Amino acid sequence: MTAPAPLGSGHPSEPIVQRILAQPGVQRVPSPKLTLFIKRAFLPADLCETLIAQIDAVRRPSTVSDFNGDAAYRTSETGDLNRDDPAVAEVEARIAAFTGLDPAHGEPIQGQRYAVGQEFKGHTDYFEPTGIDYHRFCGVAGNRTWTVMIYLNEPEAGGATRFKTVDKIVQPETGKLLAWNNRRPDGTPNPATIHQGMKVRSGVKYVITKWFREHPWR
Ligand SMILES: O=C(O)CCC(=O)C(=O)O
Ligand SMILES: [Fe+2]
Repeated sequence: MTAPAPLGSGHPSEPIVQRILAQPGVQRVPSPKLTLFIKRAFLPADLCETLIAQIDAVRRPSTVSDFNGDAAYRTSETGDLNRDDPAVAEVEARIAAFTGLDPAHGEPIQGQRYAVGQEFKGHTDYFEPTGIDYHRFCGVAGNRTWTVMIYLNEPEAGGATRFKTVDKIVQPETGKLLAWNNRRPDGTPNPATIHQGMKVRSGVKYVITKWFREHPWR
């Protein structure tokens, strides 16, 4: 079977939504405000372990854009994954096949590691068009469109991802995927996508995130 043609940046979103829904075991979080999907066991545990080792090899303190004065806003560590690595290429291919989103519109996959007490407070993944950092981060590729996030392990306690506008809390589980559309039907950023990585209470948490853009990435 040949893979269907990629569906670009994901706007309009209906072809992406239909593609995701056509796959087995996908749950759609019911909400008129937010398009959010969950798929358990999207990645096998051995691939997750390989990615964790790669994140550990390069991790550094995470950063934020449009700094709001709260130095404890995002206390995790971040590690960029090398897209030439075979395990990373495998994940890229699986995400492209699952979503139909064009890999050319994707940022490199980022890993995040949260130790006990670390978190990422409420935020949106798109950049505020009125923010001071907008041109720096979005001048070439445009704003973020879809987010695909995958948990690589399960902390012993805490570390859930909370979408407060739709009252949804997702528990980390090895290999579980979340995918959501950061835009509204008219193409403007959707504030209902606000979410937070809650504090890890025991153990450690690893996730990877893949963000797609309006235009090709470099
Ligand atoms: O760690 C989480 O649960 C959320 C991570 C996140 O929202 C992000 O990296 O943008
Ligand atoms: Fe986020």
